[in-house]
Formats: sequence, structure tokens, C-alpha cells
Amino acid sequence: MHQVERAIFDLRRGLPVVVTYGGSLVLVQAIEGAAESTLAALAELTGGTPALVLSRHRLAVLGAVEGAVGNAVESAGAARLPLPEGLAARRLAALAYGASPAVSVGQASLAECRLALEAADRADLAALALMRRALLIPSALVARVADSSRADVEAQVADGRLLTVPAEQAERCLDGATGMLKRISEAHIPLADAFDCRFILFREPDGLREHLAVVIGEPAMEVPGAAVPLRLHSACLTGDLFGSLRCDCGEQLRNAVAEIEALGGGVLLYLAQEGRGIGLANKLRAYTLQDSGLDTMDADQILGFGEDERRYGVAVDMLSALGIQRVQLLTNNPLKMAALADGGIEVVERQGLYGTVNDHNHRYLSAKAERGGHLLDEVLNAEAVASRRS
Ligand SMILES: Nc1nc2c(ncn2[C@@H]2O[C@H](COP(=O)(O)OP(=O)(O)OP(=O)(O)O)[C@@H](O)[C@H]2O)c(=O)[nH]1
Ligand SMILES: [Zn+2]
Repeated sequence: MHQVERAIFDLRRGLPVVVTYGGSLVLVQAIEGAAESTLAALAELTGGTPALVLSRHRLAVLGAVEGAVGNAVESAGAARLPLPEGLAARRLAALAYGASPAVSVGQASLAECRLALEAADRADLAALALMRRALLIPSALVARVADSSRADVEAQVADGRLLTVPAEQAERCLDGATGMLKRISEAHIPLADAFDCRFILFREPDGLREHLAVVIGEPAMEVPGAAVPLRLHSACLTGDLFGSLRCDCGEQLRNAVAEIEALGGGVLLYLAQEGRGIGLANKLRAYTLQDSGLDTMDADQILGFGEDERRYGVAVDMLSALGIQRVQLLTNNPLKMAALADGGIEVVERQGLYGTVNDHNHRYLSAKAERGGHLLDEVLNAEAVASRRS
């Protein structure tokens, strides 16, 4: 996976990388920061027509998943839209992640563009996977290298100006490599709500993300049959650190520590999955979209993401590294229970874990309950009763 992580750094810096696929070369570049000159440079270097790869979530926003074109796109999971020459950068951004689906491409209407859509091939899917792993907008500029330009591109690869990544490696970059988490370092850190805590840091094999296991007290981790109280907490910088009122994360984090302590000890896994896996930059974009009336899931979809982009393979790996097989899970999220069960961890019991409902997070929590199936009736109903009384 060596090339993948290097490619991610280049993409985040706004540089193109070359995805190789069945003998062909495809230049790939992030949509963020792309200017008119980016498209011109891609066309010049490759001798091909730059195209925009869009995820199926974004295509649904654009209304492009109906009819025959839609079927082909749906089965491929993404589509490629050839871009007209001289397309303005703001039109490109509007197409990739703009709030209004009523966008047009150059002189062409959206309906005409739909007809121009081509089902994504593996290089396109690889490009999207790289963008997701890099926590960029999940849409990519791509350009196939024409035969006449191949020697030029190969020369740039040879002198180190361009990196190549095989499509099949890039496609797998979201899966993680099971069992390869590295346990890096640890320390005792007393917390306000639990004095006896040990923080253990794990690093993913590609070096990109780090996750923490906080072992609280002396849980019976290696006792056969014991169910260890467990919280899986996805990072939320705004809530966890700043006490944002837009969500319930900060309170849930602190309540989880106190609750695990009260249960006689257990483990909290603090997972680097900011913004349900879309990253902080995109979460801020999603918040701005929510300010115009969208709910938390629709806002993510405008950006091209699914309802929840998190994967829990690293959590399962951390639990096995700690020798934990049976857990009592503190969550309201059925997906977390299913993900652990899929990973071979027995969820013996679930316990709800709540923050306070307020005017700012009410809509967010309701969307989680109504659309995400989160088990929040208790807290939302209690809040409704309280507001009827006052
Ligand atoms: N994309 C997006 N992410 C959000 C938003 N609000 C909060 N988050 C993220 O949602 C995640 C919430 O994580 P958790 O509290 O572990 O999980 P949960 O899915 O709410 O389930 P529980 O275990 O019941 O708390 C964090 O990664 C937050 O950063 C939002 O409006 N948009
Ligand atoms: Zn939060």
C-alpha cells in the first residue's frame, strides 16, 4: 500500500497522481482547489478530455440515477461526466458539491449532461476511494492519457514528478488491513470522572490515522465469558473539545467515562472517524448546508457521501489486541452493534447513552432517530414531555 498513502498526500496538496489500470494511465486530481488552469493542464498533459467522477450519492442529488443511464450508473456505483473545454471552476465545484442541483455544465443543460454520463470504470472508482481516504470531497477530476502523451507522462513518473498507484490497490484503501494495527505507546492519565485510566495508542498500518483505547479501571478483559463495558466513540472535535451544542458528542463522551467507571471498569475506544467518517473539513461544509434547512444526512449527501461512512474494522482489531470478545455496549446506534457482531465480537447487552437535548441539536438527534434508526426515543420523548409541561 506504499503508493496509496503517498498518493493521498499528493492529492491533499492539490497535485495529480497517475492511477494505472489494465495498461492504461489515468491522471487523477482533487476537485478542491481546482481552477480553470487545472483542467487546461490536465488536458494538455494527457492529450485527453478531463472528466468529473461523481459518487452515486451525488448523482442521486443531481437526479441522474433514473432511466437507462441511471441503471448503468447505479450498477457501477459512480459515473464519469466529460467536461467541456473552458468550464469555469465555480461551475465545476457547483456540479461536484454545490447545494443547488439546478446546475449546468458550460452551455449544456443538466439533462444533456445526464445523457453524457458514462458508467465509472475501476480507475474512476479507485479515484473516488482515494478522495474518501484523503477526507476530500468525494469527487475526482480524471483524464485518460492518450497514446500520443504516454511518453511524456511516463517521463514525469520516471523523474519522480508524478506518482503511480495501481487501481486495485487504491480501491482497497478504505478497507483497512485487518489485524495490522500497531500498538504504539501508552500512559496512565487520571480523568476527572475516572481516576485509574490507561490510554493506549494504536496506529493504522499506512500511518494515516491513530485511534485510542482508554482502559478504565481493571476490567475483566481476559476472563472467559466476562462482558466488558465498552463505548465506541467517533471523534467530534467540535463537540468533544469545544462543547458544541449542535450535537450530543461531548456530553456522551464524558458520560461514557463516568458510566464505565460506575460499572466497575471497561474500555472506551476513541476512533478517528470525525464527522461520521467524512472528516472535519467536510463536516463544517455539511453544517453550513444544514443552516439552510437540510438535515444531517441530506447535507452529507449533497457533498457526495452516504448516510454514514464509518467502518468499524479498527475497533474490532483494537478489541482483539486487548483480548476482548464479549461486551456490554454503551450506544444508541444499531449499526455499531451490527458492526461488532460482524467482526466476531459478542454484544451481550446494550445500554443507552445520552446527552442533553437542546434547541441546536434537536433536529440532528431527531434525524438520527427517524432516518438512522438510532434508539433515542427515551431522550427525545422526555424532552417533548418537558417542553409540553413548560
Ligand atoms: N457528517 C456529520 N457528522 C456529524 C454531525 N454531527 C455529529 N457528527 C459526527 O457523528 C459522529 C457521532 O459519533 P458517536 O457519538 O460515536 O456515534 P453515534 O452514531 O451518534 O452513536 P451513539 O453510539 O449512539 O452515540 C461523530 O463522528 C461526529 O463528529 C453532522 O451533522 N454531520
Ligand atoms: Zn458531535
